[in-house]
Amino acid sequence: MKLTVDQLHITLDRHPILHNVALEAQPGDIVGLIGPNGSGKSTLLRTVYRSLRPQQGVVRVDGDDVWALSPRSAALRTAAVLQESGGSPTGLCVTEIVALGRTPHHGLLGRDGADDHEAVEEALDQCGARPLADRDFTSLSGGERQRVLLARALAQRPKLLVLDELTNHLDIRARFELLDLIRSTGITTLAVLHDLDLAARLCDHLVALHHGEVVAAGPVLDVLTPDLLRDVFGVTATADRHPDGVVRVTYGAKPLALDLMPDEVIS
Ligand SMILES: Nc1ncnc2c1ncn2[C@@H]1O[C@H](COP(=O)(O)OP(=O)(O)OP(=O)(O)O)[C@@H](O)[C@H]1O
Repeated sequence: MKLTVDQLHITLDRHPILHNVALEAQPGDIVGLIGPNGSGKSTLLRTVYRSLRPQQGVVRVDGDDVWALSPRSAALRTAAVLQESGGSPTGLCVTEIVALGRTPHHGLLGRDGADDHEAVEEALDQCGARPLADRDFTSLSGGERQRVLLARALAQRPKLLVLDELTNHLDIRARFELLDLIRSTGITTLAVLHDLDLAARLCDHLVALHHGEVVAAGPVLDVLTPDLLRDVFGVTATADRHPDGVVRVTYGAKPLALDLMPDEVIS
């Protein structure tokens, strides 16, 4: 499944948020969206999972404008795991939450079939959520919830996965496990990640947003240059591929002093 975003403009409450944003993910690609707080990453994701209709521009999934699809057709293609909003459903156990991922697959009768059961069981196992299956979702820790919400997204059997800071609550081993799992699914993925080491580890390509514009896009090491890390993130840093094949970012001891930072970082 190919994702294309083209000439996207978003204005919210008369504030321009995204300007002329374009990106592409080829089938099976994992594209990381990076950028400082407020640079527009979540806003861009919202246009992709159909929560925010762009005023200009288009989001295409396998050539179809997602905003021209029915909500059900769009949900059959795209699953999102978002930052916790605090609005967790109450009174549902983990298996029931994961089963919600099957909703777009149900016909008018809305009955669970063998396919639904199999998809839920597989997703619980894939995400290591089996021991939690009977627990009340609201009783789970932050990291456990993240696993379950990823399981719900995988149970949906989507063609495109949209992830907003999936790894926030996860311990370091769980981060690696879930990132490896996402990679192993082969699902085209657009992921917001603040941790640049994790972004480098997971993604084939990165897209850097700054003040609502794409300022760099391409293979990980082409994007994570010392200039970009300074100008966009306000840090002295270098990114290198180590002999084990992993890209790591080495940061200077302190953030750049305010008087050394480019104006656009401070503003
Ligand atoms: N309704 C709104 N009206 C005005 N500005 C808004 C509105 N919603 C969001 N914004 C602004 O849009 C900008 C981009 O927000 P967004 O959540 O997309 O950033 P982000 O890159 O995901 O940030 P973070 O890394 O902090 O999660 C922010 O400056 C935010 O304050």
